[in-house]
Order: sequence, then C-alpha cells, then structure tokens
Amino acid sequence: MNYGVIYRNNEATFETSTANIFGFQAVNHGIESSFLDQVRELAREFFHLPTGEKQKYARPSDNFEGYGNDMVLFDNQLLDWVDRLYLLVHPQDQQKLRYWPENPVSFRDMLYDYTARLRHIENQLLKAMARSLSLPEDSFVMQFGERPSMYARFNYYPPCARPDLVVGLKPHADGSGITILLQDEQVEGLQLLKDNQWFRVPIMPYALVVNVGDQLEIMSNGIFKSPVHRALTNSTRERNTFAMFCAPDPAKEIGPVEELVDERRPRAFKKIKNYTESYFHYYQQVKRPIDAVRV
Ligand SMILES: O=C(O)CCC(=O)C(=O)O
Ligand SMILES: [Fe+2]
Repeated sequence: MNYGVIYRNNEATFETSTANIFGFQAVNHGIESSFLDQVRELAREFFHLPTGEKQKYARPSDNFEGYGNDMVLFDNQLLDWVDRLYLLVHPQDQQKLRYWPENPVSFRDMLYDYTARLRHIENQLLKAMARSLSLPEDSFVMQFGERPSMYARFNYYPPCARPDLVVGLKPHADGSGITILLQDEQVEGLQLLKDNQWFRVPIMPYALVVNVGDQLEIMSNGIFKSPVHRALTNSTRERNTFAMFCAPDPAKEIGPVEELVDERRPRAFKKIKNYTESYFHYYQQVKRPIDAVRV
C-alpha cells in the first residue's frame, strides 16, 4: 500500500510517485490534534443521545440526508451495521440545517469549522496530486468547479455480536473525487481490497486517511484508483469514523484530463455529469457505478 504524502512548508508534497495510488494517510495537515479530539467527541456525544433526540434529525425514507441507517432499495440487499448522520456541508446555500444537530450545542460550529479546514486541505491535495503527474496544478480543481460538493458522513458502528456474519459497511468504492476520513483513534475496521486480498488500514490517530474516489479515477484516466473498501464490525467496542466526500459540482461535466490521454493510455472513461445521482442504486447491489462510464 502506498502511503506517501507528507506535508511540507504548508504545502502537500508527495515523497514518492503517486501513479497507481489509491489512498494515503496525510500527516502535518495543519489541523490541531485538540480540534480533531473535539470533532470525535461531539460525534460520539450525538450518537449517544437518546433515540428520540436523534430522530429529530431523521432522514426521510426516500432520501439519504439526515440521521438514519442503511437505505433499503432492494428486498434481498445486505444491510450495513451502522448508524449515520449524512449532511451536505458545501455549497453553503444548499445546506439543510433542519438535519444539523443542535445537540450537542457546539456540533454545528464544529462542522462549519471542520468543513472550512477540509475545503482548504482538499484543494491542496488536488493540486499536489496534479503536480505529481506533471500536470498544471489546477487540472483537477478546475473540474471540481466553483461550487464543488462536500458531504459529511458520521458513521457510528455499535458493537455487533456476529462480526463474522455482518459488516459495518459493505464493499464499495466511493463516488467522490476524494474522501477524507477521520478514523476512530483506537478501534480499527477499515480494509481496502487489492489483488483480491483485504488489507487493513492502520490507525494513525491524528492523520487523515485520503481515499481516491471514482471521479478522480475518471479524471486521471485511471492512473489513480478508487479502491473497493469495507468496514468491519467487532463484538466488543463501538467504532466512530467521519468521512468527508469531496466531489465536483454535479452540474459540471467531468472526464479524463486531456494531457493524460494518449496512444499509450487511451481514453478509459466517457465524459459525465452528476456522477453520484444513481450511486446508491449501485451501492445497495454491491455493484460499481464506474463500470457504466468506461469507454
Ligand atoms: O468507517 C470507515 O472506516 C469507512 C467509511 C467509508 O468508507 C465511507 O463512509 O464511505
Ligand atoms: Fe467509503
């Protein structure tokens, strides 16, 4: 597994080639450990509230935004062992504050703050990833547009009596451009699939796990890979993680960066808009939407 990013002088720089990477852990990203502790603490406090209190922010059955559990779209689908709070956090004028917890009291302020910090880190990473392929640094950022989306998903995995039978999150690849994940600082569970084998993603308490999502795989013409991953459950301890899905403006057409298309590496993906629109339709069937946009 390639975990090669190191921040230097406030700029993300990769130590090794990023070709074929699918994820890395970012350290020295500039977010103070105390703030990350606070983020985790507030997320835990929310999930530990009585059910009635959390239900105030419940998602409607036909939408994924709000508090709830796995959406059921098919009779025979696998169910994830997870509670989640899923919120659009950017662009700001599309936020639906009725789903944003007011309890714990500082939850909303934390989320505003965290979003702003991650927006900055997202930009730095996308530029560094472009530079690492000898592209103009705005090559990916430009495709994200002026109004990129950011979705926050807080995942709460309660202990599960049969971790041998039940997964926290079924195998999937993210539909984002990149996903920036704050893992639980103690309890492991995330695994990536490579060469038909599952590899654990080790805990680095204050690092941010960055996974390539499908849309960056498309933009990079397949040079970056969006990894299939899953989250396991365990029988004794709860696990809390917080994913931020950073994606292009759904109204903008995206596609492989022209400089990355040549005879040696022909165009691998079609141009597409609003990639994530039917994401859950695929997710619930453990299928990959990226297969539908291959050339
Ligand atoms: O909880 C984890 O470790 C993984 C989360 C994840 O993959 C997701 O939310 O898409
Ligand atoms: Fe994921």
